Amino acid sequence: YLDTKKPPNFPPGPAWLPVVGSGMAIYKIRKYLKNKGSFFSHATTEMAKEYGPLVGLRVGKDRQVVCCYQAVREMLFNEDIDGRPTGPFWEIRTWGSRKGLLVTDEDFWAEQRRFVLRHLKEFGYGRRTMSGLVEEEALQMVALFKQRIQGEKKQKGVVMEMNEAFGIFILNTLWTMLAGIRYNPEDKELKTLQCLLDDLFKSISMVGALFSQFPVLMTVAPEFSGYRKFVNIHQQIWIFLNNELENHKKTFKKDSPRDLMDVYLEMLDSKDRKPSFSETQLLAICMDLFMAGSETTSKTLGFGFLYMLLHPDIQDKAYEEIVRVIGRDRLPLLSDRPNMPYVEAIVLESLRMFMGRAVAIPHRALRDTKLMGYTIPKDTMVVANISSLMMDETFWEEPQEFRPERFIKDGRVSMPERFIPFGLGRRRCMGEILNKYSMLKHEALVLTVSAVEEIEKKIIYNLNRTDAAKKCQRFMLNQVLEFYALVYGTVL
Ligand code: HEM
Repeated sequence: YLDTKKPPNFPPGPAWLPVVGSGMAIYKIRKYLKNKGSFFSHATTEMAKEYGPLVGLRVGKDRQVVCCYQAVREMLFNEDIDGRPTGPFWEIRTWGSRKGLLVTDEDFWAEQRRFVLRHLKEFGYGRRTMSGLVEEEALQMVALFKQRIQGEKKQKGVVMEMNEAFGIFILNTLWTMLAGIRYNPEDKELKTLQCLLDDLFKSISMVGALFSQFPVLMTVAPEFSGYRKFVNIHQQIWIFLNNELENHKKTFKKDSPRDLMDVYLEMLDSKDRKPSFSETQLLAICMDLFMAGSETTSKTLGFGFLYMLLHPDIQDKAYEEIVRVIGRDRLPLLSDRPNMPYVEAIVLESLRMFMGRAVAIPHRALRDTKLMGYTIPKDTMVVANISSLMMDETFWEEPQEFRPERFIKDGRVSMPERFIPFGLGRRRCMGEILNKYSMLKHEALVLTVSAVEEIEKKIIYNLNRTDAAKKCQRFMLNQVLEFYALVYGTVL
């Protein structure tokens, strides 16, 4: 009975039933939206049409407020809502206490985030030197592509899975600064780890998992609720990262840090060491950057290539711009960026498509606060539905269509204020700068491969475009579906 009572002046939303809360209402909307895309973000955007930009929900033990449209900005700038949720889902990953950057909050998080960003910059993050790192990785990627193309030349064509083509190279850019490590794209251990991560994202969602909303399932149904898998995968990632840390400790020299891991180890050794610093926290930082950095960027690029496959005219325009600005004799440089608005617009449109299917990492109200006149009690989970902004029909013309031109005004790139794929405010994405550098570069480079090689004008050399496009579309949509696992569907 108490579970069905809404707090006073709580944002409107469907009724809260005993045990399942609003789960049934969400399930019904998702079923109704099935053909239009039934992600959690779509279902709550649909609810916002009925209840207004703030939708109040309960799922299992979680009291949630989903912010849509104009409420997203207000929420992200409200520092009272800068916390991260508490509970098993956010703690099991670091064996019982909240650690890392993604899921910590208040002074602990502020101190750690400041330290990581400051020292990553020392090793090139966000600086000119990072362009060199990205360039190096992109070249390695092109070399691998060429090798595959040449290996298959005798056959009719090459089919490449674009969404997994970038993972290791993107990770390497970050990992060079973090731990001075570059992985070989054929590295078996890393490949296994990426498969595990993929598997993990299939079974959880950013807003939780079955076992976190109904904690009793951890004991009575650990397999069914996904709890066992969650623990196992985190354990394996932890062991992998711990091995890297042990290697580092063996070669670490005080006063001559090679990367962020060394600087952190130096801090652990220092007499000024603050209580928030620990070896577990260092491993948790690595895990967060590893997770946050791998899936997001690869999937965004995957979307870009999927849509270019479906729209050869967009490929043609990109190709024309690349040949005009870069030519056929060299590879792109970051300094080419201002002269390549169309390729940049493709990246932005890919980001819009990706975040148009996603919810961001949930926040938590650190204290009782107000949002758009409603009361948000302390400890409520508050979710920014960025998708509602990315797919807003009242703002974007035909938002479901892939149209890079929407980001170009008078021949220049123009980003509307509501385009916030990396969030806003104090908790905005830490990878934003890296993403902007590497996605543009990787996209331009992949597009340039065809120019340099003069093999074929199109990026994807498939002879049967329609079949490949359909296969690719199905594959990508499945990936995203799985990535943001249908928790509410699973609940019921
Ligand atoms: C296409 C690529 C990416 C997108 C669209 C993206 C988007 C986001 C969003 C929406 C948030 C949540 C903001 C909030 O809670 O209000 C976030 C947080 C975060 N992102 Fe990214 N991200 C991307 C790639 C990356 C990469 C490559 C890194 C690695 C450096 C990264 C590191 C992080 C971290 C550490 C946070 C947590 C920040 C905090 O809680 O203080 N992200 N990202």
